[in-house]
Amino acid sequence: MKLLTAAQMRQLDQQTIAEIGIPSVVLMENAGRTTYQILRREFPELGEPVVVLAGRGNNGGDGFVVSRYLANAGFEVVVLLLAEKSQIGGDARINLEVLEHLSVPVREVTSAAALQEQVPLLKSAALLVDAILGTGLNSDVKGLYRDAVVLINEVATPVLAIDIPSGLSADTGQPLGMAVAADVTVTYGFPKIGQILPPGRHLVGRLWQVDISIPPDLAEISVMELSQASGLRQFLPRRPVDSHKGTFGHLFVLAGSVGKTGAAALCGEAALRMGAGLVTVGVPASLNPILEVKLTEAMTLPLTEVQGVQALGKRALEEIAADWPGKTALAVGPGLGRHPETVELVRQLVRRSTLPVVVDADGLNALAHDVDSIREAAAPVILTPHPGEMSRLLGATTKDIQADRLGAARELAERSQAIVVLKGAQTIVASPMGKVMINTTGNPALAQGGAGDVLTGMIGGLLAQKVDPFNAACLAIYLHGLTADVQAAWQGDCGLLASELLDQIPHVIKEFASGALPHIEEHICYRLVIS
Ligand SMILES: NC(=O)C1=CN([C@@H]2O[C@H](COP(=O)(O)OP(=O)(O)OC[C@H]3O[C@@H](n4cnc5c(N)ncnc54)[C@H](O)[C@@H]3O)[C@@H](O)[C@H]2O)[C@H](O)CC1
Ligand SMILES: [K+]
Repeated sequence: MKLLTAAQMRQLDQQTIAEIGIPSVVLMENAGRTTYQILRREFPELGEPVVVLAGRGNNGGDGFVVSRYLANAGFEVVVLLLAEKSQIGGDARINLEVLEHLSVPVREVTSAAALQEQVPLLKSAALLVDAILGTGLNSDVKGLYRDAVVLINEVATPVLAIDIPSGLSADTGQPLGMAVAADVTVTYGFPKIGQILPPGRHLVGRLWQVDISIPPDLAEISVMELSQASGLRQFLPRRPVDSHKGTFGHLFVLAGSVGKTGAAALCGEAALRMGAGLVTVGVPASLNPILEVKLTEAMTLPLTEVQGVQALGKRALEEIAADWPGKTALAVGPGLGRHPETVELVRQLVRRSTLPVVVDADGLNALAHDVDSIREAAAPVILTPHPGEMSRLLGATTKDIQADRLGAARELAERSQAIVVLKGAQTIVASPMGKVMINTTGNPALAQGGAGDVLTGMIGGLLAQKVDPFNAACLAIYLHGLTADVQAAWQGDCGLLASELLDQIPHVIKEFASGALPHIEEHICYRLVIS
């Protein structure tokens, strides 16, 4: 599903009015009516009164429409207008006048003292509707608006936010000064990026996306997407009845060093679980016997190692090149260690590879001081850093990375001209062309050693099957998180072993392919279909 910025939403709004010919007051009516419908669904035992706090823009106008539907349904509604009535214009004015004709009380609250007088009402209300500021927010919330936001957050009354919690930036997910913490948010047309990125994600409460007659095709202007099964399913490789193992490609995995043979095994097996036809795991020669025991289906290739260190050496490059024919993709990094010779090997391999390559873990550390050179790679590259690895790649602190994950992922994608997968809660995939996908699946069960090695193998498995690299990254990440979600549903989110994740992958792919996991599919946005 497309994610929009505030400016893009305004553009769609204007196009719908000017090019499609839907009057703006109709859009406001649709917004208010669908919000009212969600409100009734979310609060089935709704008491009284309902207090609508309205600002002076169109967000307030939507609040007036909601007030009308509530009043018509027999609810006691009080509108607290944080402005003078004379300041209200346009469609909001039309709806304000309608309220007056219906004798719905609209109180002008234009000073801090007047607002304080309303505290008992806010405390005794059954529900607060936040219609103070929407996507028109353009500066820090100050003065009376700020006082109102503070009050809304102080009283224990439930809050439904119109379009976006007031004060939350639709573009960054950060509060501008101060933002409402809502229980439910009803957003129009498409989710906004700031409702998905933390802390915004936690301020919206349950997020509903509703159709207000903005044509979905217009959202093609956005390069940002929220991952959804419905969009990703098409990228699963087909499994023709007359297929053989050659149909599904051959992944070469370069992984493992002393103490880290498990990473190599998990990565290779994950690729097979994703349907790759063949997997060869290249490992330091002295560790080969261990991998031979660990891996049954994947093949191994013993490679020259640094004398006495049990880590891959430079000379392995020629051996890999000799083994190249027939391979369709490359995965580099899990458990490689950081020996200088291994580092050099990784750099050479990534630069020279004619196959798409996914780089993780120590593979990323090997490239940390060489990001600009990734641009010279002959084939598409996918980098899968966690925040710590990302900080080494960008030369920033982990704190800075986490404070602007989207910006960091985009920056690295731009600098390296690689596809970047910034792991963590809500993994972000960014392409050098500026495309972004924010993942919705996954849970704390994945915060454990081995989970990343499985992901690398899953991406590699799809690359080997010739799935387009950006789509391979998005699909693998979605399925990796979904597998953990399915597992956590019965086992909890603690103590899931990466090897158990592996066992679940085929089952989850089957359910995902058939659309049998709808409860997880729509777990961030709930869509209201208008009949
Ligand atoms: N998306 C759509 O197609 C539709 C959206 N609707 C609703 O309209 C708002 C956006 O309305 P807008 O009038 O542009 O802005 P706001 O109501 O968010 O803001 C009002 C007003 O406030 C000023 N302002 C901005 N920042 C501050 C601040 N920090 N302090 C004080 N005042 C501020 C700003 O200049 C604005 O003029 C959208 O969210 C939807 O709720 C339509 O109703 C239906 C179509
Ligand atoms: K709002």
